Amino acid sequence: MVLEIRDLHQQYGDQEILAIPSFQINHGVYWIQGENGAGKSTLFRTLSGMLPYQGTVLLDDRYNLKKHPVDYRLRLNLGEAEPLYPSFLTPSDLISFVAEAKRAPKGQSEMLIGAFGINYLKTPFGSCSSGMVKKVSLAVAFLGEPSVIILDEPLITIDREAQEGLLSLIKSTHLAGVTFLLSSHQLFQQNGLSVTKGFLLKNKTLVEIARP
Ligand SMILES: Nc1ncnc2c1ncn2[C@@H]1O[C@H](COP(=O)(O)OP(=O)(O)OP(=O)(O)O)[C@@H](O)[C@H]1O
Repeated sequence: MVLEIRDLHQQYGDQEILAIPSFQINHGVYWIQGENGAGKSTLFRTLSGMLPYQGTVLLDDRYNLKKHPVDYRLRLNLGEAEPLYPSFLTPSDLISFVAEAKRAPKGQSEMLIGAFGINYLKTPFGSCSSGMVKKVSLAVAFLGEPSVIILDEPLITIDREAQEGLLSLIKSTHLAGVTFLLSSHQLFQQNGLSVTKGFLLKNKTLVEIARP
């Protein structure tokens, strides 16, 4: 299994948001749907090791998020729905920092900068539009050699050209062996991306959708 969840429980204070008894996926492109507030971002943050949780999360049958936090985080990347970075930081700073942390192969940063048309590398985030910030956050989500890339609402705020670039990058990266978990309120199929399976996050858990 590429990703496995067992008895995952997540809460904010007294409010339980997630209670997932079991979830397993192999290599593929998965679409996670759910109403506003269903818990998609909370699930993604939990799987990325950003929030404490109860239960077991296992990557590639061997990397347990709690027992192997560094190995796990090297192999799972998250692109947040509405990323926020310090206003003084530049795209160049962020890309260099993440490339080093994720042990990105030589030339990968330049390829991603080109793919997303990031021609504002030295413009501080404080002076970037939300779409400009989002494109950088998507580029850094591909850095390194991950097994899984999670993209939370990847299509929002970016223009048509960037959406097309992103979808073709998802397709080629998937063909190279990477599994994707994507959330979107828009239809991916309309954008020419074939989805392996769809899941609905409802009543705190994930249920497979017959026809995503
Ligand atoms: N930091 C937080 N502290 C307390 N409650 C939170 C926090 N973040 C989210 N919540 C609550 O957890 C629930 C799930 O929120 P989450 O952002 O995960 O949903 P979502 O499915 O991503 O929604 P959307 O589609 O609107 O982005 C909501 O009820 C929300 O109010």
